[in-house]
Amino acid sequence: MNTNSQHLSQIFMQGVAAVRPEILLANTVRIENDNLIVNNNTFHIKKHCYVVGFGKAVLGMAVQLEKILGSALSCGIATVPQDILRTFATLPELLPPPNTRITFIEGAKDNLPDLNALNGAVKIRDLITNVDEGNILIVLISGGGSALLPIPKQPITLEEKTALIKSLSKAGATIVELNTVRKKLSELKGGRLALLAKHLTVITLILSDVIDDPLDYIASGPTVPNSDEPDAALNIISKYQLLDIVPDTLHKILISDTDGSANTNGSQFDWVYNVVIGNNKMACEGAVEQAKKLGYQTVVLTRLISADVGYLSEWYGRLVRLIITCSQLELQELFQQTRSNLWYDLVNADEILNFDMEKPICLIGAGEPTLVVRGKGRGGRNQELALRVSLELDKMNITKKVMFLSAGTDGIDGPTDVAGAIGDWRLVSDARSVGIEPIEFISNNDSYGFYTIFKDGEYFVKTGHTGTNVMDLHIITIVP
Ligand SMILES: Nc1ncnc2c1ncn2[C@@H]1O[C@H](COP(=O)(O)OP(=O)(O)OP(=O)(O)O)[C@@H](O)[C@H]1O
Ligand SMILES: O=C(O)[C@H](O)CO
Repeated sequence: MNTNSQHLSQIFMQGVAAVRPEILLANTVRIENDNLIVNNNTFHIKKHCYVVGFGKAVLGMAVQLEKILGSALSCGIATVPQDILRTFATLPELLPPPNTRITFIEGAKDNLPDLNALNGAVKIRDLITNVDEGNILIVLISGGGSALLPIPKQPITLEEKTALIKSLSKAGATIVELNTVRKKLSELKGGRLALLAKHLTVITLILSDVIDDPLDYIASGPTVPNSDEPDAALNIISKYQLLDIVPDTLHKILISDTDGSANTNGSQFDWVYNVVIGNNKMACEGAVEQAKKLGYQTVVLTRLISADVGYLSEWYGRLVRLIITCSQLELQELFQQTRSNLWYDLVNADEILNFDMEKPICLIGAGEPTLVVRGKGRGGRNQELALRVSLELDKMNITKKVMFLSAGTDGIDGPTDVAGAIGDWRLVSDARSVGIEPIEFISNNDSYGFYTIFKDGEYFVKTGHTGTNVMDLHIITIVP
């Protein structure tokens, strides 16, 4: 690995380090005398604290919280991904102590709800209803929480609900659309968990894996008032032409105006304090800090990336071309257009134009692009983006060293064992010189296959499971 790719990996790893769950918890929560302090809010502990949690990063959050609460913690239940305890055997800081008071229930293999997750969700519901008034309930939430908290409304079965969500996902529904449907069909999502805990003080600590941190959609917002229109879920299913596969029982619930028990009607929950403890803004800040340490002039482009991977690779290619050719007006125009059509937080082009082009530059983007898989190959959206950006760079006759890293902060890109991959200005010509044609791999969505044979996998970003998740990071470096 050359120095430039080492730099990219170091910048990425520092981004991930900035959102490690145990650090975020320690920065947010502390105990002082009989008080629980969350950020600057003080909650008097009259009796005890109870903990429930669900999500891919909840293990590390819960372990740290137990350390912080000490004897103030009575007990807790958390649903965490299948096999996570075995996977993190090498990360002792994320593992519970032998005498833990929190029961960890593994489930939702491949991010799909299953009986284990359902049993865990039922235990969480029972714990909440059995805790006496005057206690504090701390709810830990991170991405993947929806699949780990499945209690379908009666008489919907878990299989029926899962089949519908799977079909919507395959048809290209966004996470906001999926979670709108989940909220309509669930006993705990869409604020209903909070309604069950009305007799308690509820503090929800959230690690966001949804673009722009909409609290009511992260893990389907179990402690956030639900302001969806009653027919929102039905309209989404109809948009994807899936009404035909919906069983009658489920259809009845979809068309109901209220669910009879817990239509939250946008009302405020004054017994609940929801707080985002980590998001991709923090990961960007960690990455910026490292890039600056390594001597790069650095800027965060946007943290709201949501475009299709094909479109995005062309956008990044155009961006690099305009920077390298110092095309001031075109760059300003591109940024203005993109800000109004796509990512409202896109940085001002002048920040980049003010850089000294004779010195190294680092640009950081964050979010979660989309990709419709049509080929039969293996890959992930990060690996495919890195390869597609390399193809864009190949089209320009560049003399500067341009490198691009794309990787998921959870360490896993799609159904593969890597976090993502690196691309660069000469990757395509290097590949072609040894008889490998990148376009063939892209056509078959086989980016993993490409990176496996190209330079023996040297351009993979391999981290293993990181124990956190704030979507993807993209890092571009331009070195004169
Ligand atoms: N062959 C492939 N090539 C490129 N991308 C793929 C391929 N197969 C699956 N994907 C992508 O992988 C993603 C699905 O993987 P997964 O369920 O791990 O989701 P994720 O978004 O990475 O997870 P999370 O949101 O929890 O971080 C989708 O974005 C899908 O488009
Ligand atoms: O669990 C979920 O709903 C997704 O990861 C978004 O938070």
